[in-house]
Amino acid sequence: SIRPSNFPPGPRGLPLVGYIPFLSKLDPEYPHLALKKLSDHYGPVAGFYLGPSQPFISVCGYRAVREALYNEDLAGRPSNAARRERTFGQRLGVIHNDGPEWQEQRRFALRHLRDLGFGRTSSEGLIREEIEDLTQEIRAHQLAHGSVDLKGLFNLSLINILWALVGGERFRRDDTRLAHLLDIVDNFVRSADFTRANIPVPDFCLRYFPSLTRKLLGLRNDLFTPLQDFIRERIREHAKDRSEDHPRDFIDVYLQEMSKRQSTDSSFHENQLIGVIIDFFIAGAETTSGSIGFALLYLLHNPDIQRQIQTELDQVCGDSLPQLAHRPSLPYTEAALMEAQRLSNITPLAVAHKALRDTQLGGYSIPRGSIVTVNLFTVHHDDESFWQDPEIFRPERHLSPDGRKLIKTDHLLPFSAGKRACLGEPLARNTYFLFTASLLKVFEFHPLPDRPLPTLKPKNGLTLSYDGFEAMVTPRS
Ligand code: HEM
Repeated sequence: SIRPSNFPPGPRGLPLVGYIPFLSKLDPEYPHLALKKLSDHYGPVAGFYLGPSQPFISVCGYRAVREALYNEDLAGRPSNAARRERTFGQRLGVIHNDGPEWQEQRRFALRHLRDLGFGRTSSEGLIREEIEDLTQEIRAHQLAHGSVDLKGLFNLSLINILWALVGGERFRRDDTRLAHLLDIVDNFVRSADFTRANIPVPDFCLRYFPSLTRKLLGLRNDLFTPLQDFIRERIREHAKDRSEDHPRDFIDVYLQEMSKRQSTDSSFHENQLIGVIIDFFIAGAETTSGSIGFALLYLLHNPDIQRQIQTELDQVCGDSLPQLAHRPSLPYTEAALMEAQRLSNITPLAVAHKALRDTQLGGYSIPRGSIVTVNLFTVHHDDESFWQDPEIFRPERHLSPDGRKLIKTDHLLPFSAGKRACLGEPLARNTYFLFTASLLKVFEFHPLPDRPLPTLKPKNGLTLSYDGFEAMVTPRS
């Protein structure tokens, strides 16, 4: 490959198919650790070529990551045939889109989700109902089995919250339609992993060698269609019984916008809506439920910290369950939740960015079209300067010396930052707080006696997830 002058340092060109073995040689399991190793060798901004023409830039560490996130030239998203396959072969939705269409869809989604109570106290009731259901479920499990398997339990609640905002309907926990929806979203998310999702496969491969390409990319078309069909059916139902003056949910406001803009070049159409909703599910369910699961897992490993949170919750909330209004008075709980996010790194490489035009980063030239990964893990594990003993779970590091004030810092970026920052952050933060704090108020979580503690080692995928684990869950009086 011909490197342009001043291209970031890095290994020489890799054939497309050489990319996976190359990364696995650096770290057999985790792409974010492989790319960190690359940076340990070449510096915070490292670059290489995939095949003859695809530049790939790995960005590590607080300074370089921040510079990348606030450089608007790097706010694009790579697109490839594989990604588009999820949305009818077209580039649709929010996560993997860019340009004016992305801007329009992102803005619309942000504004209307906010109006629908997303991230506000008005969605608190909805979240609370899910928590009440979940605590009953946990009690029942504990009674029936003497322990609780904390896997998949939260996912169902999160899907239900997202669906209530999008489709206006809250399913009962035992509703088979909810189980079905959970199943297809789950399969969908698990069908991809970060390394393979970023192989820039040329379109002709998918056209001429469909089965080989799908196999290489781990693409499972059979997993996309049920989700698309489920959403399309609900949209058609909404279209039949919606009222122009009283939109009930996100689908209704979107349909309203579609009828307002009936020109052929409008970016608002049914397939686009399906793409946007698929994005909410992909981006919102496993990430939030994984955060709750990891927090409980870390507290299982750190019983003293669990107790200290419970003491604070008792003092501040008395007999009631934690509410959003309590948050400012619960610095220790908040700090512990932040610490769990710092250590668990659900999205260690965020979502891949793309250079929209030739630009500069860390003093190097980044060619237009480069795939750029921001390594959030290295921001959270920066052992030299900011976080000391980064592998230790210590909520106090997020607190003022007297323990009364939360220290907010942009060295903690679980939701990323800049133009591409997580669109669901307000909802995610509220849900993460309300679920975890409520569960800790109601229950004590203990490891199973005579068994090794469940592993903290994450499972690789599109996000890092926890392996299900069992705990003894006893009600607190
Ligand atoms: C604890 C839970 C969550 C975490 C840790 C998380 C984290 C992230 C991160 C790191 C990104 C990529 C930012 C970048 O590329 O620089 C992202 C993007 C996104 N997230 Fe979240 N997220 C969470 C929950 C949610 C929820 C509940 C939603 C609900 C709708 C959501 C919707 C999105 C969307 C649509 C994007 C793409 C934004 C864009 O490309 O413009 N996320 N999230």
